Amino acid sequence: MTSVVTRPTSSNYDRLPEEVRTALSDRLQPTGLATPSQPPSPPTAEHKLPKQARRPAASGTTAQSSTKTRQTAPNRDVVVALQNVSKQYAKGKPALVDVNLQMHKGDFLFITGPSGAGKSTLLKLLYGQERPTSGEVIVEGTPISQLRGNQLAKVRRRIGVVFQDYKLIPRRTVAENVAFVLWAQGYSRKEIHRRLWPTLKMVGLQDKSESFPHELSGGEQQRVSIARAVVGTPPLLLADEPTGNLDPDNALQVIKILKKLNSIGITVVVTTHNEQLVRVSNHPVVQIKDCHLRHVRK
Ligand SMILES: Nc1ncnc2c1ncn2[C@@H]1O[C@H](COP(=O)(O)OP(=O)(O)OP(=O)(O)O)[C@@H](O)[C@H]1O
Repeated sequence: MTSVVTRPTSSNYDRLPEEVRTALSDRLQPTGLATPSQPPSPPTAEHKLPKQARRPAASGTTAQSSTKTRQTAPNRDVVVALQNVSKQYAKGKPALVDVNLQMHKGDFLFITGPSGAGKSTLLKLLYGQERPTSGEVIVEGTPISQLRGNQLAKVRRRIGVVFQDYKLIPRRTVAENVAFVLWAQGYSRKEIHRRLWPTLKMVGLQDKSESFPHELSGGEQQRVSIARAVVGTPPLLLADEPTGNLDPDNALQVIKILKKLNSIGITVVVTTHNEQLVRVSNHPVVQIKDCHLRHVRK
């Protein structure tokens, strides 16, 4: 396929809207533009993991909110864990109290709860945007609560994040929005193209690659943001209210894509207010209420 993308420069990165820069900052290579060695393959519907690497979605996720310390045994299969995590912002009452959560490779988890319950806070703790007041967050075996700078950025590049309000770069095409993160991490042009097209196809946007965000529907914009989150093949995908701005059909389509990604081995965490979506799915559900986490469906 011909190239429809142009490499951004540091000066045009500086001109990006503040919120887009913030959303992408964890993706950017802090120094140099080294091509990552042996990059994993991009996600495609056809992409299959070896059987032993898969895990039934409902079996692995464990969640509890308790006063007992629960150490996670070293386990290669655990993608992310919260251990006795509490979070209190500088102002106000506690957001989360003594939360334990463990997710294995291939799990899919819905997090529900009323507005202000702490759903976004939990996701921010998982990708290191917020630090726990006490307890520990472990991503692929690495405790992250004390990490800073390059070390934290390295962990965060292993996590794809989808936001309710998409956070796309307005003056960049669909292809450029998706490719941007790979450019910033120093991937070669060839590797970017190898990843870009199957990822756009996977979200059904191969025909919109040259469109700009304002030329897309809300559902399409959200699918661009999903493509951007997974084009680097992260083992963990966090989606914060990904269907919050969408009508029921588009919401279902987004959930279908997240399920497809989960079926190829990506661990997926989705926060949602949408009871209907949760009802029609058979994935595990936890609820945050009064700062505590509890299982609604295992
Ligand atoms: N940066 C912050 N500083 C102070 N308090 C905060 C901050 N971010 C969130 N909070 C508070 O923490 C609590 C949990 O907020 P959070 O955004 O995690 O809730 P939520 O469940 O995602 O809500 P919603 O469904 O409305 O998005 C709320 O009481 C909120 O006011």
